[in-house]
Amino acid sequence: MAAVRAVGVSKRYPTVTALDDVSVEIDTGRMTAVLGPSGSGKSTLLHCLAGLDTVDSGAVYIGDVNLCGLDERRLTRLRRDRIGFVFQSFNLVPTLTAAENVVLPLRLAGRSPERAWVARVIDAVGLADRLGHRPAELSGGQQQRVAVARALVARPAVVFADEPTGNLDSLAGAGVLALLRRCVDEFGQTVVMVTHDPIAAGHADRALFLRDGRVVDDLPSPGVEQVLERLRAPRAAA
Ligand SMILES: Nc1ncnc2c1ncn2[C@@H]1O[C@H](COP(=O)(O)OP(=O)(O)OP(=O)(O)O)[C@@H](O)[C@H]1O
Repeated sequence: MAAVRAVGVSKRYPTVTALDDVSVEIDTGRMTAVLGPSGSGKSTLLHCLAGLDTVDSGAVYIGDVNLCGLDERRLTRLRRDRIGFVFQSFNLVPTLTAAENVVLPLRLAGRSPERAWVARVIDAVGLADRLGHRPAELSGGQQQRVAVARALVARPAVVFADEPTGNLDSLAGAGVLALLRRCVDEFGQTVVMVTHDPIAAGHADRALFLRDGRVVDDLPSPGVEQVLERLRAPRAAA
């Protein structure tokens, strides 16, 4: 079954249609990149798929659960239990240590951390020696790796990442991309990542291209050159 499904999703703002009848299935256990020009609807799609934003028409399913059928309380619980989010700006709590940030979603949910899993996640992000540091004492790349660990800790059905390398230099960005790739390959994690960066998209198993709120292209195993070509000539690709 697809991890996430959008069926005929539209989202309109007063002066613009951000999503125009988008239907897409996100494969389980794979990394999907979402690309497209500025304003094409990438973040809106991610937010609608993650239940962070409502749709005007159509439906979004996480597994077999239709998000549109949930009241606010159930939606909050589903986001908490089934969805991980990685933001461009890390969004760590500045007063908490790295370790406390990682387990925060579990604490908020009143769940006690599964020690073995937390240790595995921390090992995967390579921050075992930085666990007592607060975000200000970590580099951007390290902060983002903490954010990835935080997204993974509740074993979500999907991790959504919105420009996860957007605030990082290329070396730190490469580290975060390699980490997301490892999450897919080692943990079978489903990852959906919005990016402007063809190199980032090159780490994905699939690249979806948006333009004017519509999916205009869908590339399996995207190579960096192929992605660049599509971004340079998106109209031809449509
Ligand atoms: N809250 C909002 N109110 C009004 N219009 C909005 C709102 N959020 C997004 N939009 C509009 O919807 C369209 C899609 O925006 P979105 O942020 O999804 O694009 P994007 O592809 O992620 O862009 P970028 O790459 O610049 O982040 C844009 O025209 C944007 O101006």
